Amino acid sequence: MTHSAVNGTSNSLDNEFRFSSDLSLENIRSDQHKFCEERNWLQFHPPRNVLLALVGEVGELSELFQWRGEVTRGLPEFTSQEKVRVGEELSDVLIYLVDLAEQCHIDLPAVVKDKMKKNAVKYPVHRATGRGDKNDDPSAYKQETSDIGDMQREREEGDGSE
Ligand SMILES: Nc1ccn([C@H]2C[C@H](O)[C@@H](COP(=O)(O)OP(=O)(O)OP(=O)(O)O)O2)c(=O)n1
Repeated sequence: MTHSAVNGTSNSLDNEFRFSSDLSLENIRSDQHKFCEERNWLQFHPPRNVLLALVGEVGELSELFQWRGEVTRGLPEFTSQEKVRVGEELSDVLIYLVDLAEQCHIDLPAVVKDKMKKNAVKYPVHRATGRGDKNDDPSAYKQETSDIGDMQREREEGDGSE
């Protein structure tokens, strides 16, 4: 697909965007754990509290987008200050998400990898291309090995890694 069905922007432009750092989820987990430990705040971070904090930050992120109508990829409609706020709220969401995973003893990087493999099986390229609807057909899960192979091949062709 060369153009987004939603706002008409070119996907090839999206492909130029990269993160500048390879900060790992484990880095975030250990730094956040230390941040709480140093303040004797672990007592305030059982799973339910952290989940509510996460939802609160998702709300703060949503406030930045509300009543604007659809916005363009890269947020050219936002002022630089508003874009800084988006980055800060995204950070709060990620920090609390990682914290929640720790509080639940969920190995987040491992389950994310696994979930992305399942997504590729559920939405195989040959069936899902150009379709934005949810796949509620469980039989799609039965094609596991060939579709995971497809995804890995595509990734290797895309950036030469793995
Ligand atoms: N009990 C707390 C309080 C804060 N934080 C950390 C994680 C978040 O990244 C950030 C959240 O801080 P605030 O609650 O002050 O929220 P904001 O930074 O969004 O400020 P504001 O709500 O004023 O916009 O600080 C935390 O881990 N545990």
